[in-house]
Amino acid sequence: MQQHRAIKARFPDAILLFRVGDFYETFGEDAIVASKVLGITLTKRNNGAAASAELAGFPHHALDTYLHKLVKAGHRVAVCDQLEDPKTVKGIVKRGVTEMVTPGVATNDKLLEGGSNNFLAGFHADGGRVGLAFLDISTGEFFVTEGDADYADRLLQSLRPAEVVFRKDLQRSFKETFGDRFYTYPLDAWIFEEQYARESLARHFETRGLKGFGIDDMPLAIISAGAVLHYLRETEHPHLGHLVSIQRIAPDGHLWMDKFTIRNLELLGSNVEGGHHLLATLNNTVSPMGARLLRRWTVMPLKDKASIDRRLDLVEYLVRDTDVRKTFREAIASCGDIERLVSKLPARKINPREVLQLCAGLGAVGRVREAKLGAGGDPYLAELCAGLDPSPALRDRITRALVDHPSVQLGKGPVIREGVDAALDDLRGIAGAGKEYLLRLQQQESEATGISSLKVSFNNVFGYYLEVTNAHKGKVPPTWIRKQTLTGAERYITPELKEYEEKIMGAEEKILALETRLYDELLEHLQGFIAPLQRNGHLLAILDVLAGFAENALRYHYKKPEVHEGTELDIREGRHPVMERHLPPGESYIANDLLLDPTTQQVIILTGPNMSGKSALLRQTALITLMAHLGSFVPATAARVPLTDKIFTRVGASDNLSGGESTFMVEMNETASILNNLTARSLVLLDEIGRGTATYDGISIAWSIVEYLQRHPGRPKTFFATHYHELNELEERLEGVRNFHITHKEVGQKVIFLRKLAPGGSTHSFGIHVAKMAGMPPSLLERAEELLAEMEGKHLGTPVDMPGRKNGTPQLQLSIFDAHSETFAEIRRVLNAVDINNLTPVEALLKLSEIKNLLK
Ligand SMILES: Nc1ncnc2c1ncn2[C@@H]1O[C@H](COP(=O)(O)OP(=O)(O)OP(=O)(O)O)[C@@H](O)[C@H]1O
Repeated sequence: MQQHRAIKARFPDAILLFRVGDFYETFGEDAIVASKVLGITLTKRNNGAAASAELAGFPHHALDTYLHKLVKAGHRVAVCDQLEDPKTVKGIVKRGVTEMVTPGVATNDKLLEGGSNNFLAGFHADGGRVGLAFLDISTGEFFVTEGDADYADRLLQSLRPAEVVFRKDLQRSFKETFGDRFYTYPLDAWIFEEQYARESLARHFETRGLKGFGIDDMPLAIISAGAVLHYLRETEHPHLGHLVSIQRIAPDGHLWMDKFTIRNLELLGSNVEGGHHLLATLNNTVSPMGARLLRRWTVMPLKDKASIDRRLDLVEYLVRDTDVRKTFREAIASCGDIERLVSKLPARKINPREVLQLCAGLGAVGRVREAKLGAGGDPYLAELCAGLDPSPALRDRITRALVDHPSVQLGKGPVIREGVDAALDDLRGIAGAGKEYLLRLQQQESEATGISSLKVSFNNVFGYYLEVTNAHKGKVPPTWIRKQTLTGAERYITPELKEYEEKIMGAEEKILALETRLYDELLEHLQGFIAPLQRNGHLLAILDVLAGFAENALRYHYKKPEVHEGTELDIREGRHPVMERHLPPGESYIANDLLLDPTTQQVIILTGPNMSGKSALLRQTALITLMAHLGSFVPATAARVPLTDKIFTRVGASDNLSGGESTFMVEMNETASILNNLTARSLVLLDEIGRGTATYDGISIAWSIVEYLQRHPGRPKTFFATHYHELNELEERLEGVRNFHITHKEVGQKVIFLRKLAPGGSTHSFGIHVAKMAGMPPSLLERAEELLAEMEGKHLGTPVDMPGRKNGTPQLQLSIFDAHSETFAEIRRVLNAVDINNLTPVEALLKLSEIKNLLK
């Protein structure tokens, strides 16, 4: 208990799993938590004079399962092992923490998801700038970047680190800026010294400085990366040979989407629901490496034409060349998770079967590299294939060393192949012969004594023994020594049996020692191949994603988009990639053409009944643009997509927003961030902005937003879906603003959605119709119809007094500006009649009083 106390004192905020013999035990507070989380029994232990302590434990072989549960439940866990062999030590064995497991530094397969990275993030902020580092210890990927808080927020939201570490005093501001959905751990201030970070990174990568990684000018990113490395050491992760490089994420290197857009477009889905989202729709990868890469690509689309075209051309090639595509997919599927397997090498936590899996991976790499490319080939594909390294020598070394089907654990079956080591083969001969001898001995003794049921067996207490059932007890010769009495049988040993036992056991012990040594040598040899193996994994991941894109293109009739340097977005027969796959049976998705360009059609005002498909059309426009920037074909018959630097979407008054602000405030904040960040290459999608407040307010805001966008020097392409038909007025007033609506047909009382986009605005909303579909009480619906008719009647033909309106055309809809129109008309009449040049101050006061009276 003293030893436990001393170790626990070093890891006060972790649950300490304390190895005692075959068990991991927890004591005191830890035991209370562990028993709750793990559902194991809580007992009390009274060690003589020592005070009683709570105790809960589980067998050591169940560590993986229980560790997983504790970490998933949000606990930090310190695994404390016996560092000496209890057999060779007198007194208390030395113990120490061999691994600290937290959500961000998990390496255990049970804690990881194949399809997503498990990032540990380092965060640092100074003077309005923020540095971030993302490290996945289970794959060896290490990224750093620097930017402002908005940028950091977006990255945190899209890469979703499992844990974030930062300087203690930044805890509050981190929570305030980024919310409290992250698992965080504060560290001491001294760890965030730039010099310390530079030194520890340079020492780790064995370089003189950080220039080679292109991150030398990013002090905050360096500090964050240094903190991440420090945290790994602090949590007992000394084996980091697989972190061979650090990559810079260029802040302006990707198509920018704010976090609202990532959420609104349902790119990744939420962790909880799963559900339908773009990533799931695009993911046709056959390996976890590919799935992880696609996830990163999805939140970081390219914005440089050459790189996009490279991917698109390769996808096109793979669409054409079915043989190569099939070969790739089969080979990559057989690889397993190369990146995660390689990451187990430095700590030598890789088991013999996994080493064979790596070897099979090399075979697959060879098949991909050797695939016969069709006519013309593809330059990018040739480049990727040239980078693959099938390392035939390494493959050969592994196949020569390991048996075809090794056991997972050494000592539980053969691992090293026959012929590798003569001494090992001899020992196996002895052990094998010994076992055969025992069988013969059983037969001989059985014949000599006439005990037909005689059996030679083994247990851990007294080794090999002869077992005789009670019926034959009398026939046992006096030379046999009785060792144990059971209810139905007796167990004996003989000198001869013990002699052979020694030979067998001795041989088996030596076999284990030899196999362990040979296996270690193999692992040592493998350490030299970490970088090329990782590179293979990464290149196969790229091919996996692109071959998946090609497969999607064929299966779902996607077409190659033309990504161009101009500004015109022209989509022919576009579809919503996610929705079209989840329609009710019998329904098919209605495709639509769409054109946006800065001169003739910069802003589209889209109206249409509820449920007609406005949001779907808006989102599909964004998704098609985004997919093109990923290098994927798109759900359309043709698409000319301009290089886009930012996609903004904002959905009015959406729910599930938290943070204490009113939803309208959130909506306005988000819209403001859009309006302040626009360029000529931005695509703006606004869905019912302004609906979160009183109608007049809402329309006024929506109206002025459109004006602002139209006057913006960049003339950003904008698609604005709204129920405010008043906005249709803008078409007449502002150049480049066009009205469209989504068509429907009324048949009797019913509305049939045709879902085709057509020029011109629409006049009413069908809200009541939707309410009816939703099952509102009939009396309520009747009353709503009545009110609607009344209101429409009242305003029918009322001239609308819009600012700057050219003529007072009659308007069918209730308008904001006509509320007090009669009074205002009168006031205007009075004012127009005044001749200011000939007005005395007293007359002016009287006029003012007259006007005031009009308002009463
Ligand atoms: N082009 C289409 N083809 C087939 N079904 C469609 C299409 N567009 C939309 N839908 C279906 O109609 C439903 C409603 O679409 P959407 O949410 O886009 O309507 P909306 O006009 O934005 O409605 P509201 O104004 O009430 O928000 C979708 O969930 C989808 O099932």
